[in-house]
Amino acid sequence: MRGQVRGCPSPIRTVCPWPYCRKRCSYCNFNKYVVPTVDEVAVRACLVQEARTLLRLSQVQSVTSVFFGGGTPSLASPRTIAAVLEAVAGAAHLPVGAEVTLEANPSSISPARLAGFREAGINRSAILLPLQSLDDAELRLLGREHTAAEARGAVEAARRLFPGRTSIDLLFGLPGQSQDAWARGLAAALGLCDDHISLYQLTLERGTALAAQVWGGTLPAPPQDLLADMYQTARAMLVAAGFRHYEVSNFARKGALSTHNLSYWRAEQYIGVGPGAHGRFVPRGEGGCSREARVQTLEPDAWMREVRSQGHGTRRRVVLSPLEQLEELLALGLRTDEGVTHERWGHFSPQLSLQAVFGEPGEAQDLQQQGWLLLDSG
Ligand SMILES: C[S@@+](CC[C@H](N)C(=O)[O-])C[C@H]1O[C@@H](n2cnc3c(N)ncnc32)[C@H](O)[C@@H]1O
Ligand code: SF4
Repeated sequence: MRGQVRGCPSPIRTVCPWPYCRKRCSYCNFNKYVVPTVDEVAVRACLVQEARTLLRLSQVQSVTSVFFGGGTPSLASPRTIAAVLEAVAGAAHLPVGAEVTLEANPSSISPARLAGFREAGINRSAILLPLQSLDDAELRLLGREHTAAEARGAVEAARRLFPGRTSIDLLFGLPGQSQDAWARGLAAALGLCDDHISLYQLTLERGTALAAQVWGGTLPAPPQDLLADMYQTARAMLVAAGFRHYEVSNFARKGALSTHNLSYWRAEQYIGVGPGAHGRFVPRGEGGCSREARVQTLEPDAWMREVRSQGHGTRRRVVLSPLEQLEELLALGLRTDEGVTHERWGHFSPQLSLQAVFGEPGEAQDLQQQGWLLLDSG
């Protein structure tokens, strides 16, 4: 692939994981730690320091969204959330309308804590509630700490405080789950939800208790055809309820799309602050001129030592080649209903157009003839 490839211009997004959980869910292999106590003052100071350092390195003027993800950021105190937001707003412009999202586990939010998070700055934002299911037996299988009734209460409380800005996560394809049970669960969730739903097929992750049970034969593996039917059923039910299927796993109505997540799929720049966070940006503050993939140190204590000694805990940084950047742009953009626009492609590949790459005879044109790929003026 020839042609010069550039990183996207600013603004930038910020993602900030809180790596601690109270308990391990049986299906999850995220970077998370279950520890007796967390020195929150120390973690907070390091998050603030790293956010300042990385924003300085990126040299962007404006931050358009902030996402506090998991582990379980709703276990952090509102003070920590406020401190990170202040650090971001001190280092770059954080507009009043910026999307500021907190992923909140239903077992660690009371209406009072939710109000505290709103006070801290989550007020212009979204609350994301991983319910997974509204069935107590399914929640037990997943090792979730909360019951279905607690999940319902959490959504109702979040909707009162963040009307139109509350999203729920649902999981399908659980071992033993039937098509009927899934459709009933989804109908119940539709009666409860706000205007955004993320729908994830359960991935059996190596090293998790659930995967061991399925692979060991104690629990049934869901058949592929059933999984496909569940997805199609969900898509039909959500579209009938007025949702736009705007990304493979995401549905929104009344325009309540997650602009933060859209920025990943559009291959925009983002910095990752905190243990295990991922980022993609051009480190202009260090004289960089190419987009880099960066990953912060996974283990929280090691990460804190690095932040204290060098201002950030970046463990791995890789300059993305022009081809890698275009591959990411395509793989992510084709997850969305807007696809990859000519304009966006042009940011990364000013000399070689989409038409030049996909309009020629070959595999891509075969896919267009079979109806799998569409190349149009948009
Ligand atoms: C890591 S959780 C963070 C939120 C919070 N810790 C909680 O679980 O309530 C974020 C989302 O990742 C998804 N997730 C985690 N492990 C998954 C898996 N093995 N398969 C599919 N989705 C998964 C879940 O749907 C969850 O809603
Ligand atoms: S699903 Fe959420 S609460 Fe459960 S272990 Fe993973 S990050 Fe922690």
